[in-house]
Amino acid sequence: MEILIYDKAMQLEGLAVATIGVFDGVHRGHRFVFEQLADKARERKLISTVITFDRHPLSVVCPDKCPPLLTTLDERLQLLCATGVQRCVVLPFTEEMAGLAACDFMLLMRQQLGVKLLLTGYDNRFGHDRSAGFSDYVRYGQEMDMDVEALEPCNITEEDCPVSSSMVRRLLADGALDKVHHCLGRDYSLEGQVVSGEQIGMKIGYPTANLSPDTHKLLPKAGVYAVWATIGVDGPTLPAMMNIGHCPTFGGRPTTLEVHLFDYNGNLYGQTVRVRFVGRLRDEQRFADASALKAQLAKDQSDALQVLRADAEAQETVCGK
Ligand SMILES: Cc1cc2nc3c(=O)[nH]c(=O)nc-3n(C[C@H](O)[C@H](O)[C@H](O)COP(=O)(O)O)c2cc1C
Ligand SMILES: Nc1ncnc2c1ncn2[C@@H]1O[C@H](COP(=O)(O)OP(=O)(O)O)[C@@H](O)[C@H]1O
Repeated sequence: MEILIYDKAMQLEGLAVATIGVFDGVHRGHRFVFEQLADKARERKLISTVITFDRHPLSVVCPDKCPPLLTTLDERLQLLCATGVQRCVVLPFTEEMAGLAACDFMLLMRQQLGVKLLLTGYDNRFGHDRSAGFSDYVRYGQEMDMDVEALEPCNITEEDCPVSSSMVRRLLADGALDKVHHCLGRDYSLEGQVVSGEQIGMKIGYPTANLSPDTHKLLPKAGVYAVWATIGVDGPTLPAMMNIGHCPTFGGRPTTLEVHLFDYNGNLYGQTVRVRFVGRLRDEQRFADASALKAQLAKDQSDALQVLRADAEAQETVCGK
């Protein structure tokens, strides 16, 4: 996939079929859209193009209402790459961009990005003038030689509702990992730099890498999780358990993300670790003392291993098909 960062002088070659959105999470509903994009691209011999923003528009337009995000820009681009989309244009979402009316925005797409066909949902709205809707876009399109067609509604549902980024955010806040997996078509994951903590973990026999993820990234519900942990960009992936919480046993702290990797004994400070959330084991608890916590951690380890073994077996079954 060709990734292009928009600038005012941009003049792309070739004619495109495009769709526009944040696509936070690149969930199954989004991928259904990209399939339609690919079909149209083949049918009309156009370049399949996703137009997205470098940040969530709400972070500029109304920061108080901007939700924590399922994916960073890097994660979104990587996931988009895997969909087979040919081109992705990333628009820096500035105040100026936010001020563009839908018609001006369409003109930009037509003149600079070569968009000949725009695919949009009936209820999708873009541009400063939120009053404009699908029939207006069709009319504007006619004036600038751009076809505008409606996307088929999302056919992937969870509890009879179409999958959406906000639904996945709610499910993560509830710790409902199975449903999250269903909506995303994969496990939720996050990456963080390993920073130093209070040096208690090593003393109780469970060293934990304290992760510092992107500040916009959504954290799943507080509690203890079975995770796969990958060290660095292409380091090993190891079974692990993770706590998201406040460590009430040791007096409480601001939210920390701590991961203990099984069968590992090395220095992770300064490295990045990516965790893939496979199962939620329990809520965080306050224990009477460190040895009571330690006993629980031993049980967590065996519970986590059971969940991760089942996950590995399920993967093998899928891959072996
Ligand atoms: C899998 C796991 C589960 C944990 N569960 C709890 C818990 O229920 N209650 C709690 O107070 N701390 C819990 N902790 C956090 C430990 O208190 C924490 O790892 C310890 O304080 C070490 O902190 P440090 O890395 O800053 O030294 C858990 C840690 C892990 C890795
Ligand atoms: N199995 C392991 N899982 C996680 N971290 C480990 C492991 N073995 C060694 N480490 C190292 O130990 C550090 C954590 O030790 P800990 O005493 O919990 O200190 P801190 O409070 O700074 O996190 C990690 O950042 C990592 O560098």
